[in-house]
Amino acid sequence: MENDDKRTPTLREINNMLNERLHMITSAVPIPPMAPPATGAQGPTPHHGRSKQLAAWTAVDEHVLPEYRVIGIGSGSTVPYVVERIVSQGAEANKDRVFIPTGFQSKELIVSSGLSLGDVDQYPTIDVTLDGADEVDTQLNCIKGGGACHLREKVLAEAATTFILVADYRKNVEYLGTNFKAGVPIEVVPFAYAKVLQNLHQVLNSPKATLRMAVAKAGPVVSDNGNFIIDAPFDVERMKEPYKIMAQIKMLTGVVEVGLFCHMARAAYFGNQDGSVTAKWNDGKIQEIPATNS
Ligand SMILES: O=C(CO)[C@H](O)[C@H](O)COP(=O)(O)O
Repeated sequence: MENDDKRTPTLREINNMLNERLHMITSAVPIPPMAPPATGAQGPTPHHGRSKQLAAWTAVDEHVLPEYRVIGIGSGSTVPYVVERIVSQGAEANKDRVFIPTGFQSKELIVSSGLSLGDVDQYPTIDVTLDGADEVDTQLNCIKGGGACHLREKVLAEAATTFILVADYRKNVEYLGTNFKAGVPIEVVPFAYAKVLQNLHQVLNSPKATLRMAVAKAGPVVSDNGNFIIDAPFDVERMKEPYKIMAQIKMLTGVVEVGLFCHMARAAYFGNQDGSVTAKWNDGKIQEIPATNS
């Protein structure tokens, strides 16, 4: 905008000038395309990546059936391998499907993979949900919430006719708390976090319970739902009864959801370091699927 006389420009002229400058900036700087999800398909991956990929591919091949139309996608670093295997089923297989996310990362993964996005309020019943886990015991009870997504993950796990876990060998344990020492993730409303912490310390005897602080941000982690996360460690003896602990925590006022998923999974697939996959079923069956050359 040229102002050839010395009069004060009108608000409309200032607004036009700002719009012109904004257009210049945005049109000059192309928005880079969304990077494809980090998957193991493009080449060598660390052991855990390969183990995660094996678990995910095996689970998809077994449980994402051609007739399934509504599919829940979990969160974390294993589910990108789930999505890559689903995409590899082909456009024809996926064109009539809708994919339900469990948070921001899950949603971006679905969209950037070119799959149709839906929401659990549109599709309250899901054919199959596939998700990662922080640790899984012999009864397929699991700790989830390492990535602070367990509220939406539990909603989709419950909404699914079949809920499947995929993980690398480190998550396959006899009792919860064996390897995953951070504690049970608990989503709480920010207003009540101090009270929940006090009750965990003094009533439920988890003296090391702490508010999860962010790394790349000052202050606490904030979930996709605008809540805080508390991590509450319990001794292994108590973790042998995860349902009991989950119920006790859930009763604390201010708790939104607890990262213990009990009696929910149909099966869990663990990628092993030797390239084999261990499949554990909720009826106690255990399958050892040998490594292939793929
Ligand atoms: O519960 C979760 C996020 O809240 C994740 O599924 C869980 O933390 C496992 O993540 P990863 O696949 O990266 O090991």
